[in-house]
Amino acid sequence: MTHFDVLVIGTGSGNSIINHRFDGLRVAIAEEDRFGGTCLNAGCIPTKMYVYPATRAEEAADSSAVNLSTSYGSADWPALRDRIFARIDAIEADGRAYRTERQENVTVFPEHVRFTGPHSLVTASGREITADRIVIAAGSAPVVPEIPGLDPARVDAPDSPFHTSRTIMRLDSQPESVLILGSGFISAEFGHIFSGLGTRTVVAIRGDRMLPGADAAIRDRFTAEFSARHDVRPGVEAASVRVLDDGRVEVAFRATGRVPGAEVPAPLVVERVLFATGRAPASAGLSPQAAGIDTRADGRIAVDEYLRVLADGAPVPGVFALGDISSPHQLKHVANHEARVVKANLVADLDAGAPGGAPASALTPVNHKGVPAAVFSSPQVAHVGMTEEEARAAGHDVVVGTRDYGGVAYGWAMEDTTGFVKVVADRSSRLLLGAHLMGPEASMIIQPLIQAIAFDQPADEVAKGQYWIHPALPEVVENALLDLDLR
Ligand SMILES: Cc1cc2nc3c(=O)[nH]c(=O)nc-3n(C[C@H](O)[C@H](O)[C@H](O)COP(=O)(O)OP(=O)(O)OC[C@H]3O[C@@H](n4cnc5c(N)ncnc54)[C@H](O)[C@@H]3O)c2cc1C
Ligand SMILES: NC(=O)c1ccc[n+]([C@@H]2O[C@H](COP(=O)([O-])OP(=O)(O)OC[C@H]3O[C@@H](n4cnc5c(N)ncnc54)[C@H](O)[C@@H]3O)[C@@H](O)[C@H]2O)c1
Repeated sequence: MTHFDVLVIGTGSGNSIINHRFDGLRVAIAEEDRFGGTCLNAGCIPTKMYVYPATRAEEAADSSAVNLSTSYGSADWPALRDRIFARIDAIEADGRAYRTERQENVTVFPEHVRFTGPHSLVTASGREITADRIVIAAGSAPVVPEIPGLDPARVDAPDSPFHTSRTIMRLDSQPESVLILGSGFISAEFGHIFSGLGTRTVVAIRGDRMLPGADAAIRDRFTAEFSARHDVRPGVEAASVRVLDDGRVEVAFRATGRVPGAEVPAPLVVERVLFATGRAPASAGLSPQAAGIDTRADGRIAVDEYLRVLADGAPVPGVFALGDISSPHQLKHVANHEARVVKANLVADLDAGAPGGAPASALTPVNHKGVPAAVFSSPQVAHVGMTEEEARAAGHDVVVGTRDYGGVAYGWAMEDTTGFVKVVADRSSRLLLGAHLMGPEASMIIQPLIQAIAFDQPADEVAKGQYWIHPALPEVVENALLDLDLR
């Protein structure tokens, strides 16, 4: 039995907590996979490093709208992959070496851990650990549906044609064909990556529209535009899969019944299948029940507003959680914010003496107001705050402003015909409730709207109280705000 002052489970955002403040303490870090977690190794960063060349390839393939004759040849996939992962793997290795070799007070357990009690755990190799204070930052993992013919053990296995986002980016060669199952973030981004780089890509979705949870205008217009650029099959799911002698996969489809008259494609033979069918908190492997820890219906570890882990509704002294394992938002910027909150509260708890000794008045609450997100697809999407439907359901006096990219000068330069900005506000308070953008650089030009929601800036003041550079693309945001009928 080895005792520590602090144990952190997971090296994604959890790894950022341990700094010089913890120098005099015995710290343990458990990580069963790559150091740095999902975002660095298999999430945000490598995907965006693939999205960028895919977007350039897509533009090169057809620039006729702006009277250029260009074409796209091919990608040097091994070079592209190696450029991306040379950078990422070096950061991973350095992060691991720093904690393992260069910090005397830190012990790294490079293996799976699970709870045996509220402050005790066991590692996969059988080592028993106790800790006064514990941070659960174990993230989430892909969910793979049960499909006749699919052996779950083959998903992400070496030489398997079945992938999640964990392995698809490290393929030795660019696949000739990919079937993507799912209609969410990962499907939209990988659909763009593979299609843009020249892989024959089919996206099968159970409903009639992409991006569940997005504002209806985004769902409608994104689905239309994405379907124009990608091969999307609505209203179907995989009925069975069969690996052929040449290693490719034959996939049979069936109608889900969600889309009247959906056309069921003939069995499709593809080189790779990508499951983009959601991610679930990695709580089951932690055996939270052994510690009496509460979990929510979707598997999240239950926390209070100070991110203290709950057991029977009350905080477990000195135990905190952050990020995908406990958060309502599976987003890196949220996990990072929550890590800052946990760090502050952990330090307050250490200052208080006994675990759980810090009163609520000494703790920092989490802030989930105006959480933004972007889908780095083609086209790009960004949103913050409520959808129009959510704002109406919440009883607001809803007013909506819109502007197409094609309605401002920079949109003319781009010859953009599909991009738009939609802002949702409350007429009486004049406050912005939500914003929904689709089009080039949506993830960048949304920032003043994120700021307006964060700081309760009235929508008309945001529009009229500052200069907007002319004729830059953010004028589309200014004009959507000016379109609001606030009286
Ligand atoms: C393909 C993809 C693209 C994404 N793109 C974006 C994006 O562009 N922007 C964005 O904001 N978000 C994006 N995300 C989401 C983002 O990656 C996550 O929200 C974020 O990484 C969560 O951080 P975390 O610290 O909670 O968990 P993680 O980074 O997943 O870290 C958890 C760590 O805990 C380890 N672990 C789990 N259980 C145990 C155990 N029992 N014992 C020991 N170790 C354990 C895991 O190995 C893992 O390393 C993307 C996700 C994916 C999959
Ligand atoms: N740019 C970003 O910020 C970014 C990028 C990628 C992922 N992420 C995060 O990762 C999370 C997970 O991404 P995701 O795309 O896997 O999940 P998602 O929740 O966005 O979408 C899951 C999709 O899978 C479908 N699905 C579920 N079960 C299915 C089944 N049995 N058969 C067919 N389809 C099925 C759902 O209908 C949905 O369309 C996202 O919610 C997001 O928070 C963020």
